[in-house]
Formats: sequence, structure tokens, C-alpha cells
Amino acid sequence: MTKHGRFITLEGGEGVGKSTNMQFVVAWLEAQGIEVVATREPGGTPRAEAIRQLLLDPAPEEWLHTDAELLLMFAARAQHLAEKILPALARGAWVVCDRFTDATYAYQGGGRGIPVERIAALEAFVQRGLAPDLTLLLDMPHDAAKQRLESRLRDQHTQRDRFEKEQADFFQAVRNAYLARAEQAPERFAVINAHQSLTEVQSDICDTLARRVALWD
Ligand SMILES: Nc1ncnc2c1ncn2[C@@H]1O[C@H](COP(=O)(O)OP(=O)(O)O)[C@@H](O)[C@H]1O
Ligand SMILES: Cc1cn([C@H]2C[C@H](O)[C@@H](COP(=O)(O)OP(=O)(O)O)O2)c(=O)[nH]c1=O
Repeated sequence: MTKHGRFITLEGGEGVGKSTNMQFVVAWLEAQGIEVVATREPGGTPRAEAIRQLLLDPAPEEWLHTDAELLLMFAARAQHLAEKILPALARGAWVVCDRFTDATYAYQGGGRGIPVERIAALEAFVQRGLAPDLTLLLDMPHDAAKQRLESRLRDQHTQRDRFEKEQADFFQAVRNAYLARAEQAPERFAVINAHQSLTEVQSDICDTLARRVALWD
């Protein structure tokens, strides 16, 4: 399928501000007159959201094998790509997605320890060469992000999901894997210091968008 629109992803650990800044990125692009489709992973379409439920359900008695977790991530992604992302890009809309395949390398690769080659094989099979044009990696120490997450859980009276129940070493491995990927592909990634006030974070995002989007014109 031909791709005319641009594909932007937001990545980072739990509580770094992805959801908050998604809205900011979408508003910034729309102010430039761009048609934007905002979405998230795992999920983004009804069937992919049903797979998300399976993945995030914290039910402690229901064990999920790490390979099943990996395959479900890509099953949800295949549906999301076919039903939403590729059609939007083909008609020239820009897609902004809260997490994508870098999260698989970070969580299933870094966090769970699945070898990179296995993830890369599934990525090639499902995505057939499609990759984001720009990835904003919101980076900060897990301890500080955890405090933000805890206040969000308190405010929204929500339960921790299956990933949020992991321990600090899991999240350190996730962060390291994200930073390693950003280092390997600096032309695609922009690492944003998320451990600043929201105004400062959004000023950095704004500068990055202005600089990168100008290169695409
Ligand atoms: N720069 C920031 N400074 C302080 N609090 C923030 C900042 N960015 C986001 N938050 C707050 O932190 C919590 C987690 O942010 P959220 O956008 O839900 O993160 P994520 O989607 O990455 O898990 C929310 O309560 C949000 O209001
Ligand atoms: C897309 C994706 C997400 N995930 C995980 C990361 C998150 O813990 C969870 C999605 O939850 P989400 O609520 O989107 O994240 P956050 O808590 O940061 O707002 O799924 C993976 O493990 N692999 C993936 O490929």
C-alpha cells in the first residue's frame, strides 16, 4: 500500500507523560492544517482493543507465556495496521500513535528478555517495511515516573495493569532498551527529557516537531 501521510509515535515507560503529550502533538499538527488520526497500542480498533484486554488484565491466577504475550502484541498490531493505520496513511492523513513496535523491543525484548531477532522477524512479517517517520521518546528515571503514575492511579481510582505490577529492575531494563534503540536510529528518534515541567517538555516537543517536519516539506 502506498504511504502518503506521516507516522509519528510516542514512546517511553509508564507515567512519563505519553497520554498527556499525545494531545499536545495532535493539536500542534492540526494547527498546521494537517489531518491527524490519533491512536494507541496495543489497541486502536475494536478487535485490537479486545486483545489489549487479554494483555493488560492483571488477573494473578492467569499466567501468560512471554511468547504468547509477544505474539498477541503483533496480532493486535496486524489488525490495527490493516484496519486503521495503513488506510489513514494511504489517504494522506498523519497518524500519531501512543506506543508502537519500539515498545515491543523495550518491554518484551528488554523487560522480558526475548531475543531481538525473534522480535525483528515478527516486525518484518507484520509491518512489511513500515516504520514510524519520527519517534518521540519521553525519557526519565523510573522512580520519578512511578510517583506520577501513583498519583494518576489514585486520582482515577484505577487498578494496576499486568505491566504496571512489574518491579523496578523490569522498568530499568525497559528504559535501557528504549535508549539503546534511540542510539541506533538517531535519524528517527528524538529523546525528550520528560523529567521537567509540562511546559518545558512541551516546548522541547514543539521545537522537535518544527525541526523534523520542516525537513519533510
Ligand atoms: N511534565 C510533567 N510534570 C508533572 N506531571 C506530569 C507531567 N506530564 C504528565 N504528568 C502527569 O503524570 C501522570 C502520568 O502522565 P500520563 O500522560 O498519563 O503518562 P503515560 O501516558 O506516559 O503513562 C498524569 O497524572 C499527568 O497529569
Ligand atoms: C505496544 C506495547 C505495549 N506494551 C505494554 C506497555 C504498557 O505497560 C502497556 C500499555 O499500557 P498503556 O496504558 O498504554 O501505557 P501507560 O501505562 O504508559 O499509559 O502495554 C508492551 O509491553 N509491548 C508493546 O508492544
